[in-house]
Order: sequence, then C-alpha cells, then structure tokens
Amino acid sequence: MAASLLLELLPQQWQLSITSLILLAVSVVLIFWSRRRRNPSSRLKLPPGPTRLPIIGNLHQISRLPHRSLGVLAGWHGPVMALRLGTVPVVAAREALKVHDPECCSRSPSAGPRMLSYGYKDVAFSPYSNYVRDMRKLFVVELLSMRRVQAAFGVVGSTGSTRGKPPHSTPLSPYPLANRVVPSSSSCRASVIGGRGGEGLATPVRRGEGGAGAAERGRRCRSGEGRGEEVLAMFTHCNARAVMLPDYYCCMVEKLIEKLTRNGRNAVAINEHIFSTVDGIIGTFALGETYAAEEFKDISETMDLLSSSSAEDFFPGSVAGRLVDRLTGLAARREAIFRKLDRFFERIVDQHAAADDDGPAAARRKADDKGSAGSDLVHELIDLWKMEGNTKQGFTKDHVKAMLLDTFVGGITTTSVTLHWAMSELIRNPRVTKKAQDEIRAVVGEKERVQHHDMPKLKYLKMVVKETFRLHPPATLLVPRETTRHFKVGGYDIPEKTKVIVNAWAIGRDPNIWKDPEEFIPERFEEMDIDFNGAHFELVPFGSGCRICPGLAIILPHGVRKEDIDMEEAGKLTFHKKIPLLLVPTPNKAPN
Ligand code: HEM
Repeated sequence: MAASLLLELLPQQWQLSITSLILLAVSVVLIFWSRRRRNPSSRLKLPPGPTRLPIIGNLHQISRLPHRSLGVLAGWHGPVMALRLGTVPVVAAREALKVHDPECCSRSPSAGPRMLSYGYKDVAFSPYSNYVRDMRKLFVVELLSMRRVQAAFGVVGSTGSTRGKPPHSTPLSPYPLANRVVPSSSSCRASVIGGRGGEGLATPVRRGEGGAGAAERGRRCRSGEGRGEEVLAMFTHCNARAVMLPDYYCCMVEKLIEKLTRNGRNAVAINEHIFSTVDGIIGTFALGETYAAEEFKDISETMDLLSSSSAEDFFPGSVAGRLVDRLTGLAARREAIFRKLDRFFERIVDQHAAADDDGPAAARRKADDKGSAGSDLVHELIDLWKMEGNTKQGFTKDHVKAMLLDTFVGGITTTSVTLHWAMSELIRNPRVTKKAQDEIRAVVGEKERVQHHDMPKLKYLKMVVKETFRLHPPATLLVPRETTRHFKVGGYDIPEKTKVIVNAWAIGRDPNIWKDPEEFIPERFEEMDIDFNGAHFELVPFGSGCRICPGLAIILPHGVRKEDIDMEEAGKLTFHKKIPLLLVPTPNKAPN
C-alpha cells in the first residue's frame, strides 16, 4: 500500500523504470527458488554457517589470519561449519579427518600449486590418485626412511659411521613400487636444537610410538579402496621419520654456534640463523651439498603462491577469476617465481644427472669415496626418472623437480617457522627455559653435546616441542583436503568435491580440551598421553591419516618479560612470527 502510494508520487517516467526493476528482482528470486527446489543438493542437510553475500559468499569474513577468523566463526556456528568462498563450497570440520579420512584424501585444484608443481606432479598438492599413493610410499618408505637418511648422512644411529660403506644395502626398485617391501626399521627419531657446555639448548628428541588408534585408522584407510598402506607403514614401522640425523645435525649446530660466537655481543635476527641451519640440514639431505635458500631467495614468496588464495581459486573455471589475477599482477608473479624455481631445480637435477652419467651406482661410489653424502634424494629421483622415464606413465624430469618442491618448500619453511616460535616462547617463559636447560645438563653430564642415546631421556624438552606445536602449528589450517564422495558428519551432509579445512590452530587452543589454552605450559603433557604423530586429534600439526606429513620432523634462550616478545603472526600457507626475534647470543656454560 505504502509502496503504491510512493510510486504515485514519483514522476511518470520513474514509475515505469522502478516497476520494471521490481519485476526483474521478483523474477530473479523466483528462478533462483525454483532451481533450488529442483537441485538435489538443496535437499541435503548442510552444516550451519555464516550468511553469505552474493558472488563472494563468505570471503569478506576471512581475514589475513584465516585460522583466527575461522576460529571465531566456529565459535558461533559450531564445530562443523559450511561456508562458500567465492563459488567454492567449504566445510570446516575437525571431525572430518578423525572419522572420514578416506573420504577426504584429495586436494582441491589451485592455480599456484598447479603451476609450481608442474601440473600436480608432486605429492603435497596433487589430487588423490595411484600416483600420489605410490609417491607417498616412495617418500615415506625410501626417501625419508632411516636407512636412506643414514645413507645420505653417512651415519648409523649413535654407534658408528657408514662412511666408506656402500650407502645402499638394498637397491631402490623402480616406481610404481608395487612389490616394495617396507623395511622393519623401528628407530624413529627427529632432532631439536640443543647442546651443552655450549651455547643454549641443543638436543634430539625421540618420538612416541604409533598406538592402537593409529593402527586402527591405518587399517580403515587401507580398507578404503586400498588407500593408506603408506599410513600403516608409517605407523607400524616408523611413525616419525628422521630428516635430521645427529652427526650431520651436530655439524650444522656447530656451524650455527660458530656464527653466533663470531657475532659477539651484537643482537641477531634469530630467524635468519635458524633458517640457514634448517636449510643446511634439509637442503643437504634432499639436494646434496646445495644450500638451497642461498641459491633461491624467493622461498617465502613461493610459499605465499602455494596458498590457495588467488581469485582463480575462489572462482575456479571462470574467466573473471583469471582476469583478476592478471590485473592484480598475481599471475605474472606466479610465472616469474616459477621460472626462477625451475632454473634452480634444473641446475640441481642437471648437476646430479651429470654425476650419474657413469651410472647411478658409480656416482654413489664416487661420492662415497669423497666422503660426501653419497646418495641424496635427487639421486634417488633421477634413478627413477632414468629407469621409468620411457614407460607409458613415465616418471619425467618434471616429476623429479615437483618432488623437490615438496621437500624444499614444505620441509625448510615449516621446520624453521616452528623453531622460531619455540625460541620466542622460551624467551617469553624463562621458567620453562631453565627447566629445559637443567634437564639437558642432568642428562648430558660432562659431554660436550647431546648424543643420540640421550634423546629418550629428554622428556621435558619433548613437552616443550609439543607445546610449541599446540600453540603454533606452522600450517595452521593444514593443507586443505577435498572430499572424494558424499558422507555425513555430525548428522550433516558433506557433498563430494567440498573443500575440507581442519583448523589445527583452533584445536590447539580449544578451552574444552586444554586448560589455560593461551598459556605456554609444557607440563600439561605430563598428565596427557597426547603426541603429534597423527594418532591424537587434539594435536595435529602434521595432519593425520592418508595425507599425513611424511616429513614428520621437528626442530626446536633470559631476563625478558613475556610482554616484551611480540607473538603476532603473518603468512599465507604457513604462519610465521611477523616481527623477527632479535637475540644477543651468550655462552651458557655448565656450572663447574
Ligand atoms: C615442523 C615440520 C613440519 C610440519 C609442521 C609439517 C606439516 C605438514 C602438514 C600439516 C601437512 C598436510 C597434512 C594433511 O593434509 O593431513 C604436510 C604434508 C606434507 N609434508 Fe610436511 N611438515 C613438516 C616438515 C616436512 C618435511 C621436513 C618434509 C620433507 C622432507 C615434509 C614434506 C611434506 C609432504 C611431501 C607433504 C604432502 C603429503 C601429502 O599430501 O600426501 N614436511 N606437512
């Protein structure tokens, strides 16, 4: 009534246009409504979620720290929440991996990862397939196995060195690995910074065992269309593969100490030192004796490009998305980084391939004679390329480079970001630092450095690592998954091809699980049998199940007030400390 009165008061030419506009709006609503009725997905009981805006959906509700925005939204809408980011259906559900891991084993397409991984020829960003399963197996069973790592670093546990011995007790069999036997290695270790009579904390940490829950999930994964043998292999044989071995790692720590000592009483940006130490460890393990980050400076930009946050990711298949990425310059940056990355990988592969010209075995022998690492991951991948390259589903040079991307980018950044957070928490919490140092002193005694066999005794230090992962998982939202078929969680329907986000950061700070969740209290783990091996869903910094991180490696300073240490985050795929930690390194000698 009021509307018709208003219309009458308007000039005649306006009346016509406003009436047509109203008719148009009503028709659009009617068409939309009738389509919804016919669409079977509208009959599904989808999880609750925030109200969406036309076109952009819930994009406006996601800040630069998406784990925080999603944490707040989950507080309002519950632990299973549906969103739409652009045109992409998304479900944030921590329960998804716990109960429905086999249905969430894939990854959604994304423009950055697609280009940088040579069209999904890597593991981390590829949709689930036999190739991913086989390459995970290769990664876990061969490339990150104790035997291989020992071969790469020329050590055998804490008892001696293999220098002079052939690095391979059994030769690698070629991809597709159908008949590969999982070695029954059980010495699962990883390292964290530590030391004695020296300069700060330095020590390796022993990991926990898989547990019944893990084995059960491995079994379920396996029964789910043959997926997840690799998970079972990881949990039953070595749920935490070491990427850093004590001898080599000690050498890198010595180098770090030397650098810090040379620096005298000047403050240092500790993140840079951590980064180059981790780069040295993982770089050497994976790429031979190359210091990767010294040769390729754009690692953090690469990381940003791998996060699924381009317009094309939110509007897949649309010209508009691609156009926006072109106009904002993102597409050009992506191409430039890809060219640089490719040149870097080409050089590494070509150098290794040239050394392999006389045959892989001869190259290893030569390398071994020189007392160097002998066989690194690149050699292994080149072997595969040369053996399998001519087959129909050939393993090509691009596959080699894509696998290097996963190790180089995935391994170095995550590990150094974690160490940076750990150091910052230790500086903020002098009580914890003192307790960890006292433990190391007590365990290490008069020795100069922590030894391999000291690791299981450093229980408090392991709790410090767990507490760091609880508060600061570097991949705060893990690597998003995609559903391969419809399933129900918490009574809600999750359709096929839905992007699944697990907020590891919010789980670690959930007051229903953790007392005083914002506080850094390693002692909480004395009472709780919780580890980060993927078996406990209260702590999932490495993910869990079929796509659990095959690296599963961890790394790890007085007189400062807690408030002095800023803990703001920044990043896109992994979230690091926004303001680098500056420290003056001082020797921390054992009392006489
Ligand atoms: C502090 C250290 C690290 C953290 C916190 C971490 C975390 C993660 C997370 C959260 C995922 C996704 C898991 C999922 O989807 O459930 C992942 C996957 C992966 N990580 Fe790590 N990672 C670390 C170190 C490493 C290292 C050292 C390497 C290699 C040398 C590595 C290689 C990979 C690969 C290849 C994947 C892909 C697995 C797949 O998609 O199937 N990571 N990592």
